[in-house]
Amino acid sequence: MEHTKLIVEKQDGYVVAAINNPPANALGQPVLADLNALLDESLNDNEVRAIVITGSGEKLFSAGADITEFASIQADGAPKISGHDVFLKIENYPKPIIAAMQGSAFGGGNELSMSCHLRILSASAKIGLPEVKLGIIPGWGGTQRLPRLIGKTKALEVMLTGDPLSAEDALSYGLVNKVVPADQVLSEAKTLAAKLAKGAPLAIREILKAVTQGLNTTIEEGIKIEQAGSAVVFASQDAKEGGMAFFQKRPPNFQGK
Ligand SMILES: C/C=C/C(=O)SCCNC(=O)CCNC(=O)[C@H](O)C(C)(C)COP(=O)(O)OP(=O)(O)OC[C@H]1O[C@@H](n2cnc3c(N)ncnc32)[C@H](O)[C@@H]1OP(=O)(O)O
Repeated sequence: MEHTKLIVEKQDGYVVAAINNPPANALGQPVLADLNALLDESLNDNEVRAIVITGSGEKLFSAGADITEFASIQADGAPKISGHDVFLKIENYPKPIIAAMQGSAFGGGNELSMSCHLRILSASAKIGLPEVKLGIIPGWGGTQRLPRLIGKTKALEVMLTGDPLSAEDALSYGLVNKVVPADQVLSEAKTLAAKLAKGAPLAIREILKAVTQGLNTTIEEGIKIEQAGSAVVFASQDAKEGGMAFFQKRPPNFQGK
């Protein structure tokens, strides 16, 4: 499919999508629609075992929702597609999605990154939820995902002040997996995506599902989700291949069956 607001690059086992909406990579309706289409077209593409989402340009991963669209939303009501539609799809996606944050992420841009499973952040970037400074609140999941990722105390500080975190603080609070120089973010993300693409697709799918769904329920229910996933993978051809490869001291060749 033709993507007008994403630069999509298919790699060996994964795909890289760069948000291309200058000057701020704002997440306007066309960008959200493009991201949504990319998720749909990659879902059943066996050649895509991981997705990297990054921003074009050097300064901004994304400055958030497109403020120029606010007036029309205030006039005409809910937009056709919201960040929630896309971010919940990302969060529940059966393949790993990595945010390669080559620049700063604010508001919805940060909320997009928090819906991804893994985050790599530029050492010179800032990451925040400044919505309170616009008289609004993080409206695409930030009030729910940030406390789950870094804890209530620091999450409230970030959202009530609207002040951004440095990359160093974001790493120390556990908001991101890794901080590297800006010009290494994409290569780091691609290396990680390539590694995950060689992993066992069913096992990765079931880990993502058990963690994502488990965090939203009781530990007893979460253990049931884990047990169901464990039963699926134990019965898989990949589990047999994994055991054989171990004893034959060779890399496994997982087929996702
Ligand atoms: C549910 C979700 C809600 C939300 O996400 S609400 C939005 C939350 N995001 C923000 O509050 C961030 C708003 N933007 C900024 O604070 C600043 O910008 C930056 C810190 C990101 C960059 O500042 P600087 O380097 O001084 O550049 P600049 O002149 O402010 O912006 C460059 C151009 O980018 C446009 N722009 C920036 N952010 C957005 C945005 N979120 N939506 C639409 N356009 C945006 C500006 O207007 C300007 O444009 P021109 O060069 O034509 O004047």
